[in-house]
Amino acid sequence: MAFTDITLEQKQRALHELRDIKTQFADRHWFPGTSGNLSVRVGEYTPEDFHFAITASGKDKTVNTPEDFLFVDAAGKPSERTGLKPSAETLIHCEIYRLTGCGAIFHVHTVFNNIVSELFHERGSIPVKGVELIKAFNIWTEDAEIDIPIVPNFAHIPSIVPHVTEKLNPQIPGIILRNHGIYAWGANAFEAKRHLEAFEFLFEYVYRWELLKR
Ligand SMILES: CSC[C@@H](O)[C@@H](O)C(=O)COP(=O)(O)O
Ligand SMILES: [Zn+2]
Repeated sequence: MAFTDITLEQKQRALHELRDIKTQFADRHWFPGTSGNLSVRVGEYTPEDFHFAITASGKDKTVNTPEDFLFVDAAGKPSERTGLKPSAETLIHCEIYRLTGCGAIFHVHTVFNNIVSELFHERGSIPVKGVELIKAFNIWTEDAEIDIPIVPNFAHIPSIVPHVTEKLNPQIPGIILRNHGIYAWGANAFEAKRHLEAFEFLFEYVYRWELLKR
């Protein structure tokens, strides 16, 4: 679909949601050292053709400015003329939208998500069993056990993308880059936030449990 077919109201709603989430996550110190990126999809979707608003690269995400976001297409290219550079990790967002058709994707670096990814990278996933917050992923099985996929981290972002393609599990709305951070997504910003908060709770739980066992 052409970017011009998306209404101004839809675009403004996406930008408003992103600003709101960015402010809330900044209050939690979830953007240390300019890390992290956020996106919200707008308009109609097919796996090959969609647009989303994403944070501009390298900004201090703890402050709000008129130059925090831009719109890009399914190839990660700006949807309209702009001097802003999309997040360096835009291609990972593109791939998650292509694979899942979700409506929002949030990426943060935390000490807990980094440490647990390092602890379990040889296994290729982080196992979590029987914790109530697994229900935040809409998994209601008694004593559910989930595996949160871990993919390798490379400085060259396009090299990460095939690993996301291979490891993404549609039942689990998140994937961790080893010693880098989590990508969590959902049908909309509300759901993606719920998922991200649940993942971070589980990572802290796993971290503390591993410590207690040793
Ligand atoms: C400055 S450390 C973090 C970056 O390398 C990257 O991983 C990140 O999350 C933010 O990159 P950005 O290009 O601002 O979206
Ligand atoms: Zn990152």
